[in-house]
Amino acid sequence: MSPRVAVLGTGSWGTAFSTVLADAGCTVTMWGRRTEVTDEIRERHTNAQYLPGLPLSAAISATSDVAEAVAGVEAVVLAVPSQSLRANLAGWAGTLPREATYVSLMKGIERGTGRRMTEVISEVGAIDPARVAVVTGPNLAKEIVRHDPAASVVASASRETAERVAHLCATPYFRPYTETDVVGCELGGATKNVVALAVGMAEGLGLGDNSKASIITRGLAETTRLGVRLGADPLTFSGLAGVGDLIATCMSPLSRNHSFGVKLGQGLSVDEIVAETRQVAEGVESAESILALARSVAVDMPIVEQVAAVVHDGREPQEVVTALMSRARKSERR
Ligand SMILES: NC(=O)C1=CN([C@@H]2O[C@H](COP(=O)(O)OP(=O)(O)OC[C@H]3O[C@@H](n4cnc5c(N)ncnc54)[C@H](O)[C@@H]3O)[C@@H](O)[C@H]2O)C=CC1
Ligand SMILES: O=C(CO)COP(=O)(O)O
Repeated sequence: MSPRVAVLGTGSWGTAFSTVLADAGCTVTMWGRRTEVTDEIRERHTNAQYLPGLPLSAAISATSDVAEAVAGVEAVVLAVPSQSLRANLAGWAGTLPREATYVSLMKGIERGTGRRMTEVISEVGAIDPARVAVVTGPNLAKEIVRHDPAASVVASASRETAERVAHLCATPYFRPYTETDVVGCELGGATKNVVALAVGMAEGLGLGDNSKASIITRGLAETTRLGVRLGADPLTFSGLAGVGDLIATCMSPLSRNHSFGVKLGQGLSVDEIVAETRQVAEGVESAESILALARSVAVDMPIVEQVAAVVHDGREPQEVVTALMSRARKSERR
């Protein structure tokens, strides 16, 4: 019998990952808040708002009733915005199956607590961390649904859980590697969104590839610095969850964070861009939470700090360039 999986969240990545699971042989029930979206997925097998033109597999159904979505599943995949996860889980209290495996697809750090998404799942859902995994890496939804080959990482404190989740989502075009460094994988995924905002700003300001490569590389340095302080393995940041996702997100016009940054660099305000795009650019919220987390452990993250100043305090992107270039010179490795 094919494994049954619930995917909670009907946005771009929740829908794209559902197609990966279906192609890997799973029967998928998606949950979404809006009945017009779940009705469309169930009855017409499309999700026109998030992935226009994509026919969805008959193995994917959808409901706006979470109890119906999770009934009898072996895995629950979470693909809601990072900042709403806690409230969503609290609303589902008593409904989520205790014995299932939980998979986070989210790339953000919670505002106010500095928690990673797997921590929020374990804490609010009262789920044993050994049953929780994160899937992360260079996985732009629109390329995954074209079946462009891509690799990913499934990280869990439990090797067995990581293997099981990798088995559930492995297809000829989606190649999951397993990992036990959950901290490093989640920090890599969340922080690259902030770095992509900075790279996008540089592009919007008309700067070239030297500038963008410098931001990506120094962004990786500060991500690694924070990760190591929080117990991550530095080598994780050279992998798919680090360099891999940084390259994809910082260089691709398909990235919402990158595009958001370009518009900031071109002079639009955060409110104007949010009104225009209506999709999650996780780095906007996470800039502040990652900065607070870094400050709490006395780690210097100048790029994240400057991005937070633009998106939360209204600093001009051009001032960011000056601020970063006029910092006291230092050794590259410290
Ligand atoms: N789109 C992509 O290519 C990838 C996205 N991700 C991550 O996946 C996570 C989800 O992103 P996407 O699906 O792309 O976002 P999206 O913006 O495409 O969709 C977000 C979904 O969440 C729903 N939503 C909004 N507010 C909500 C709330 N308060 N409660 C419940 N649902 C709510 C929306 O209606 C929508 O269905 C993010 O953390 C993102 O960083 C990770 C890898 C790839
Ligand atoms: O995480 C992603 C690719 O790996 C998607 O990035 P965006 O959220 O910026 O579109």
